[in-house]
Amino acid sequence: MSTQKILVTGGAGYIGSHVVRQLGEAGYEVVVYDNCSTGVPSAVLYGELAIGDLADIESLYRTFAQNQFDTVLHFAASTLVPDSVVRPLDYYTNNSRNTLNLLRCCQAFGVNQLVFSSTAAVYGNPQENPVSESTTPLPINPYGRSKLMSEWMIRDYGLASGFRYVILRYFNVAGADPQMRIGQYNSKATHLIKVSCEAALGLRSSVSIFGSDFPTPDGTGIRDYIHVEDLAAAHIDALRYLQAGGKSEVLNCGYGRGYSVREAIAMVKEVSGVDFPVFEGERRVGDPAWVVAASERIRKVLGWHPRYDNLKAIVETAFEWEKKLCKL
Ligand SMILES: NC(=O)c1ccc[n+]([C@@H]2O[C@H](COP(=O)([O-])OP(=O)(O)OC[C@H]3O[C@@H](n4cnc5c(N)ncnc54)[C@H](O)[C@@H]3O)[C@@H](O)[C@H]2O)c1
Ligand SMILES: O=c1ccn([C@@H]2O[C@H](COP(=O)(O)OP(=O)(O)O[C@H]3O[C@H](CO)[C@@H](O)[C@H](O)[C@H]3O)[C@@H](O)[C@H]2O)c(=O)[nH]1
Repeated sequence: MSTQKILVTGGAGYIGSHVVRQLGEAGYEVVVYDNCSTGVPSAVLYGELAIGDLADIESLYRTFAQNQFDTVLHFAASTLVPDSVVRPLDYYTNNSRNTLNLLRCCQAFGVNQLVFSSTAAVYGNPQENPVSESTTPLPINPYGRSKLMSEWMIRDYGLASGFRYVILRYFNVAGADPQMRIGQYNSKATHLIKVSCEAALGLRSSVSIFGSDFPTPDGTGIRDYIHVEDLAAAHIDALRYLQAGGKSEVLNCGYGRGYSVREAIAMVKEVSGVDFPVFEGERRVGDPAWVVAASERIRKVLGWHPRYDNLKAIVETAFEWEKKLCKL
């Protein structure tokens, strides 16, 4: 058990709320700072929820002043690739500028440890898959660039001070708490597994495949889908690593194997037993063809042991959660 106080920005959101739950179960004291733009208060199962915006620097300072944080876990962000293509300046503001606000507070209050939610989108269209952390990032959409800018700020601040960090580059996160207490609430989320589950439940009429002419075996995009529970566990591992004095790291969070859009849709059909209509459409602007994680480093550095490395298990919890949401 630990009594250290952890600040979780974006802890009312999909991934943050799973991490907050695991932090609470591990005995950490948690303060969530969230504007609830896409997150929901009821998803925060442990600790205190401070409703506030990272853009509101005075409110953020107050939260730091009222608490003595040991470490910050920074999830709050705008997260959708296609949306970032349409609203790039909003992404640079919320993801890059607001991360700077947070780093300023860390500096002002002497908080010297951070776990940051980065993304596979920093790699763009990697020349080689699985893609390793030593690959030079080359993002191809504003979302990926806004996150890479945050990574650079974090690294530069770390180099100039005693600040240590773990940057976690998540691949495609899906699934829900196996006990169905929390999951992805945001009905505007456009993630493939979520929209496919919605189609299986009749909440949408069909699913479009965004491009079937990619240079991949079946022509559709390939992603490394990771269960949100395993990703949440990686944060607890990263936190313990920093608290034990570990040096700054950048780590991929994926399983190291990819599934195509067609394979992911087929799994939702198998799990749900529903043969919903699927149409082949145009490529979506900003989408890379193939992104799969090299995952050796996180296993070695953090001792991370995933428990749900199985597309069926991911889809089963995602589908159960969507069913539950229909009844809420
Ligand atoms: N879902 C994925 O597949 C995925 C993959 C890679 C990286 N990520 C990253 O993981 C993090 C969490 O993503 P998620 O899928 O849980 O998204 P989410 O939208 O569910 O969570 C984001 C949370 O941040 C809050 N928030 C947003 N802007 C804020 C602001 N200015 N001030 C305070 N709170 C704010 C939202 O209300 C929400 O609760 C993000 O940083 C995202 O970029 C997600
Ligand atoms: O209705 C849909 C939705 C998606 N896709 C395809 O499915 C794949 C996955 O797309 P999606 O689930 O929207 O995720 P990504 O665009 O890959 O982005 C997610 O995964 C990134 C990491 O790889 C994160 O950084 C982002 O925050 C997160 O939204 C892509 O090939 C899409 O083109 C479709 O064909 N039809």
